[in-house]
Amino acid sequence: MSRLLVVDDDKGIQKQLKWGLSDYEIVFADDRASAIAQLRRYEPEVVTLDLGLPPDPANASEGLAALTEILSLAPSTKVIVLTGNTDKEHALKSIELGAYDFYQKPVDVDTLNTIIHRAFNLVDLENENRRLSKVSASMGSIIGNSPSILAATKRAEKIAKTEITTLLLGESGTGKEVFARSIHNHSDRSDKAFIAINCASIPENLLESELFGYEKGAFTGAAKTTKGKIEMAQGGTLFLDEIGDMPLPLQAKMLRFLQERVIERVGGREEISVDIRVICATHRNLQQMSTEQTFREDLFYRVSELIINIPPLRERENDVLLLAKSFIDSYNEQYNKSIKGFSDDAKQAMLQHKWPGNIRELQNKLKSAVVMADTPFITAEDLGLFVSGDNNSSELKSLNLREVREIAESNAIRQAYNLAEQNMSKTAEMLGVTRPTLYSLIEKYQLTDLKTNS
Ligand SMILES: Nc1ncnc2c1ncn2[C@@H]1O[C@H](COP(=O)(O)OP(=O)(O)OP(=O)(O)O)[C@@H](O)[C@H]1O
Repeated sequence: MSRLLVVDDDKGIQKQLKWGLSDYEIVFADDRASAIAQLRRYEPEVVTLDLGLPPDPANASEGLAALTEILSLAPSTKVIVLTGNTDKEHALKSIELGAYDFYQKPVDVDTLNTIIHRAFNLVDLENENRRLSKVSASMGSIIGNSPSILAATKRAEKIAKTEITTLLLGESGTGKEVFARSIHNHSDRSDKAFIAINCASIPENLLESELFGYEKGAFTGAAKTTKGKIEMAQGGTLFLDEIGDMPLPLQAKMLRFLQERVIERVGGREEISVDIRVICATHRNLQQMSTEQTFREDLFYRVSELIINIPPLRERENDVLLLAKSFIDSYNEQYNKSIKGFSDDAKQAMLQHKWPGNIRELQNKLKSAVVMADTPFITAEDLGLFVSGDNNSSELKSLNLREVREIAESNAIRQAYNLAEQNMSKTAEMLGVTRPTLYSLIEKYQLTDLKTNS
């Protein structure tokens, strides 16, 4: 049974709620100290809190202090604040401090029950979200549940235990290195080194010695024999990021290493055998580059025994919200903040934005929003994003009213569905229709992907 904490010093109201809210297991507290004690003991998910608590029942100071304390101890608690019927100022202050909702006295049990019921629904939804974001952790740190990311993770999972040389294709910031690390962590080499090198970030004349190492005296400044990244990865995995940026002369040496699994340090004559798994990544079109002869065709076939396409963030549906939530948790810890989540307009803006910089862009926007935000909920403005009223204007080319209406309706359904985090009841509620109507609209507009998730 869901547990509700009622914080109110009025015994009459306590009694009224005890009888009126029989769907819940109710615990009571009369003041701030006992509220905190009950919170620690029973961990209720929802709390109703009268702002006028002793020793200062005529003012809201104790109630607001209790609210702050509850939320700092258990930030996901949904607190419904009860205020006097003229006390709008404190009601709004409570929301600013992170209360879930407010309710103005006198108490009408049915109305209050509806608010409490909604709060518990939200708790369920959040728990479900947390559960889902954990489910997808089959490849460890890869957060996401969208079909496109699941397809990529599934491929990664299948090849993790093999020695197949894998090519990860995806835009910058999509998580190619995260995938490479996950593959390594799920392989039989996981207790050995994972060495990453970005071929684009090292000057051309240094890349060879970085990769292959060098013998003492091989060139001016080579004071002692030094191992390269390939040797450092011995027994483990070498991740060659931005392989498309590798200079052509070095590609020949790379091919030999991949085919024969031997290397020679720069300035050395000794052949060194290496046992390494290789994972490569690029945002470039290697096939086209090999047609244009800027990338060796034989090397392309060698590195792409298996290709995994890492989808851009804009094609991962709701994953942007899951990722955002998980980054908020870590930035809260890192910057000692207690941001609780996002306003609806922030969620909508994140779902609409095209994220050209992918997850790295999301991280940057969230980091500055967490640092700068003064309220518990990050808004679209904090993120430097804005919500466009018509994000599908390109589709609205038709002047046929029926078509325009149909497009607008399907867009609204999809948007509500994403905002409601794929919960059908909440989607229907947002759209102001019943669940059966929602289902028939989904059928009518053939929004089949929504149905398969429900
Ligand atoms: N699915 C994911 N779940 C959690 N964090 C992720 C995920 N994908 C990427 N990240 C994070 O996003 C950031 C960018 O990821 P990463 O460096 O792997 O991208 P990349 O595609 O290799 O980028 P580039 O091509 O620019 O090197 C990293 O901080 C990474 O931890």
